[in-house]
Amino acid sequence: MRSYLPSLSRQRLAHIEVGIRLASSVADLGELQIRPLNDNEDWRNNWKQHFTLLRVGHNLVIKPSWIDYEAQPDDVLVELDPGLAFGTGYHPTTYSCLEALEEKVRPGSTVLDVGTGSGILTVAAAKLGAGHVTAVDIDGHAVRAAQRNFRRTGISHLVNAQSGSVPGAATRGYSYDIAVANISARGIRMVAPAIPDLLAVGGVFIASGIIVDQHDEAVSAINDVGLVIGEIRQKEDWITILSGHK
Ligand SMILES: C[S@@+](CC[C@H](N)C(=O)[O-])C[C@H]1O[C@@H](n2cnc3c(N)ncnc32)[C@H](O)[C@@H]1O
Repeated sequence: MRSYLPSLSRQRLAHIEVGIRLASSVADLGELQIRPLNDNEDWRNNWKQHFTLLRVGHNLVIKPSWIDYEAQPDDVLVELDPGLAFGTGYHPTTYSCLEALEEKVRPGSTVLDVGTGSGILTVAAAKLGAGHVTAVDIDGHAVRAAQRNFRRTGISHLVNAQSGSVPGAATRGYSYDIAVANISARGIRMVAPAIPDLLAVGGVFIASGIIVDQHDEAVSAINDVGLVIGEIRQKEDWITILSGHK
């Protein structure tokens, strides 16, 4: 994981470093490296060098908006500029959610995307044929980045994008065929109580963003609200849980 911080005093930086080292002692966050950036380094855009065309599942193609690519006949193209929001497709959790969406979305499906980030899952769902997507995120910056991607890909008319989460978001009485939440085990625990009422009979709840160590916490969050787990998938150190009504 890479984070960019504004110029900080040495003392403030030391506090942050202690915090990260403490966090590393309870969860394996890998080696901590801190590096000052040059004033003239374009840190807002440097990451773009590592974001190239990505194929997911059978037909999904994630295309950064600044890359030229001629789509092949079966491609389902997801064009994206995530800006500083999460969601390029490269993270194992996003990748797993994209695979699950490709399997589950049917023409006209209704989809709830909790924690939309860059909007990648919403764009993929719409391009796979969803008839409506409600996309929510607690981070207003992410919602704005996602809305830009909805406009860019011509799907805004299919999407209700909002700052916030469930419960609370204006879900307009929809009964969703698919609810996807790529957040975290704790986030799943927070949103899970709202899911059974929002999920259609026969619908699927795709819960991701769960580190393997938090498997039990996420499983119990889903079981506790009466949903039945159908499948648990693992990609690298991350799991994705598919569940539905009994
Ligand atoms: C890991 S990113 C996922 C982004 C994108 N959906 C993807 O799959 O790549 C998680 C996003 O969820 C948002 N988020 C975290 N907890 C949330 C919650 N309880 N409700 C709504 N959004 C949440 C964060 O602000 C962040 O943008």
